Amino acid sequence: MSDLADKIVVVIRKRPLGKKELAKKDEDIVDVQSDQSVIVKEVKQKVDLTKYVEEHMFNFDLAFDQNASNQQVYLNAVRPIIEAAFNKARVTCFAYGQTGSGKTHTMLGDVEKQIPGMYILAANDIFQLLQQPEFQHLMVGVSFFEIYCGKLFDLLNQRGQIQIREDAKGNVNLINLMEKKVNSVQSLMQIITQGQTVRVTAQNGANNESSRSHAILQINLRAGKNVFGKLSFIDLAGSERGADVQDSNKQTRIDGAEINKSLLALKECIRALDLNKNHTPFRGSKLTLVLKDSLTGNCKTVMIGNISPSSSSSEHTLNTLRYADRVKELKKPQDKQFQGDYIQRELMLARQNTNVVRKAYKNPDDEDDEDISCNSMSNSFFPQQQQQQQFMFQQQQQQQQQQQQQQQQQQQYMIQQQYQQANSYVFQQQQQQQFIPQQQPQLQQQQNQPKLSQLPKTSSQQNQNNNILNRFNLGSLPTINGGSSSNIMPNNTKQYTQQAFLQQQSSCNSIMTEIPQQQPQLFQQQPYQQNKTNLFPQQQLQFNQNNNNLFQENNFDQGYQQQQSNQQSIDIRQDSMVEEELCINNPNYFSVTGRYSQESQSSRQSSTRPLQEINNYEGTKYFNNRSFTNNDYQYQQHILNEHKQAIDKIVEITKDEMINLQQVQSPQDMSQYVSKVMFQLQNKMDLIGNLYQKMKQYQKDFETRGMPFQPNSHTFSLFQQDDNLLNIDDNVV
Ligand SMILES: Nc1ncnc2c1ncn2[C@@H]1O[C@H](COP(=O)(O)OP(=O)(O)OP(=O)(O)O)[C@@H](O)[C@H]1O
Repeated sequence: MSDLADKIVVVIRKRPLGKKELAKKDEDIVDVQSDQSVIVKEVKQKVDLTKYVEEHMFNFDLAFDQNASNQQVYLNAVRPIIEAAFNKARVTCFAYGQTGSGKTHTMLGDVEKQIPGMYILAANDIFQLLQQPEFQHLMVGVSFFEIYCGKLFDLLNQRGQIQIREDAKGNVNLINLMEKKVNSVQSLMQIITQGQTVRVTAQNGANNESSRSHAILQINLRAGKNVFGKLSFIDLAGSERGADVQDSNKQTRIDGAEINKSLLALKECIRALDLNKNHTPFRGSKLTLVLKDSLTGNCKTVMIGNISPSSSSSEHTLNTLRYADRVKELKKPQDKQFQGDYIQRELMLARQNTNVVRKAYKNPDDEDDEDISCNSMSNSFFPQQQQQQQFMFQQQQQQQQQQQQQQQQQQQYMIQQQYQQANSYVFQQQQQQQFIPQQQPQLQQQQNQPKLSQLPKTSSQQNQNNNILNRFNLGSLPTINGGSSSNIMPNNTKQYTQQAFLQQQSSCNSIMTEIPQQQPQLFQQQPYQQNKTNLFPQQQLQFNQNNNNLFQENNFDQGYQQQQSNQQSIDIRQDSMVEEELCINNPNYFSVTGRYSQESQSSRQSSTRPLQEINNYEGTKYFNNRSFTNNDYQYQQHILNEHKQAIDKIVEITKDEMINLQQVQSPQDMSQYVSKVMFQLQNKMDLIGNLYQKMKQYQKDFETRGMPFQPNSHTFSLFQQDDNLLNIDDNVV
């Protein structure tokens, strides 16, 4: 189990049973056993109607039970990342879970009940830290927006639409996003209230629900125009909304697919971050693209998985726990055996059920709680499936034993090796120590950064901050300097809310300076634009012309036009257009040859490689009719990328199919199973049909132009080296 110093921290929070659930006599089926482990007792039924319980066990970095307060969650899980933001990190905290599981309660708190959430608790710490001499030059800029149906809406600017653009340097710019300057916790809370109001009003108008959009609050610590540190708080859409893909309403289906896509993409990006992978699939969704800078480099992420304890939510609770588990599962030792093959491991996981123990159902009136083995399941509706499960279970146990033995042997071997090498290392370490003085200033600088616990207590600004905090019951929350804020009085929160609503127009406008975010972005873009035009003007022109010609000549848009009814495909097209632009404008684009990247400006002006050069490569027999142009290269990259994206999607659908298959426990499940599978198969057929058409077109284009349709080994090596530019998930390659 990894510790809290990791880049990714996964936390689970169970909420108490609600009034309605208690009235329905729902059972509490979630047991937070320790501060790291959670057990879900899922009640199931056999064909003979006898009940049994499946106990699912999960381990996380932290687990909070129903009695944990927001302050406890904040202090243990979130406060460390606030400190990191003041060390120039980009930090993210997001709440994941089904609708009603407590995401908003965690992030925003409960104004009625005077319970502060992560936003206000973090704001309190931020403004205390800003009083430190080292940070007094920093200012705070806040933006608040939501992603709904793959579109971004600014909650601080009348829900105006925000455009998302990625430039050739890979920077993601949010055009038209409003960033407001704040100088106290109070003004920050006013902004959040304003944003929440806009969100709620818009939802009523469009008849939506909060659970269908992701709300993103970003707090930028700015040193002038530069971002010093950045904090993102995300109240994600209800995770169960991804299952709306079967809904009869088309719009609901599209929303569901979009939510599904973004949550899967988020998981993949975090997994890539956790493993320090070179490539992260940000373009999988708007959500991950927006978070690109917060999920790369010096960054930290806390995921709070919110779960309901109710027996009626068991399926969603298990899905949340599985999602949270998957976010970090690659680092867990038991998965090592599958690491060699991504697809195999992904597919296997859907069939694995290692953490499940079956027990007899204990009726509240009964006293016995007897364990039942898999054998006692032989009367089940699917005896064959049970046998398979039993067989798998035995195999898994054997594998685990073997692994343990191997690990023991490895440990013994390592100890021996270390012992033998100890003497030779002494010399190396002495040498290394000579380099340490150079690193010391940096280390010392880091050490000099004030820790939260070293901060002074109050000041005039602190008092100002407390005005708003007075409205919340901060209880025994220690202040940032390790003291206690128990003196803070609870006040009439409704009064505050009304006040905030009334003040929101006047005070926000007067107190805060509005900084449209595109200004700094424009500032950043200008030098790049200059580079773009100054460095290779002629080449750029010729390249664009070539592209246009080739696209017209080969009617490459034909394949795209077929997809125009499909929103997802349009997104893919937009992404590939960004990629194309990226490739064209990137001076390193040709570096794969090891030649162009070093070349002078003049030699770049031709976009066509000399035939002689091409002939030197393996597979020259294919290039007899004409030279291999950069447009050919781009077209081939595009086709390969399309294929890889299709494989990704097919794998995801196949995983869902396998999960569905496993969920069939009784004849009653069959109709739902069949409708889900038919939908999934239809999607797969669409994907395959679409891909087949594109491949056919590609084959035709290159045959008529006298070019090979099978890439040769040289072309392959180009593709492989250019994966980063292409945004191809290298897991799948
Ligand atoms: N830890 C908790 N302690 C007490 N009550 C809680 C807790 N978590 C959630 N609740 C209550 O449960 C209800 C649902 O919570 P909340 O609105 O935060 O869910 P949600 O996941 O944000 O839902 P949605 O996706 O619809 O926004 C609220 O009434 C909230 O006050």
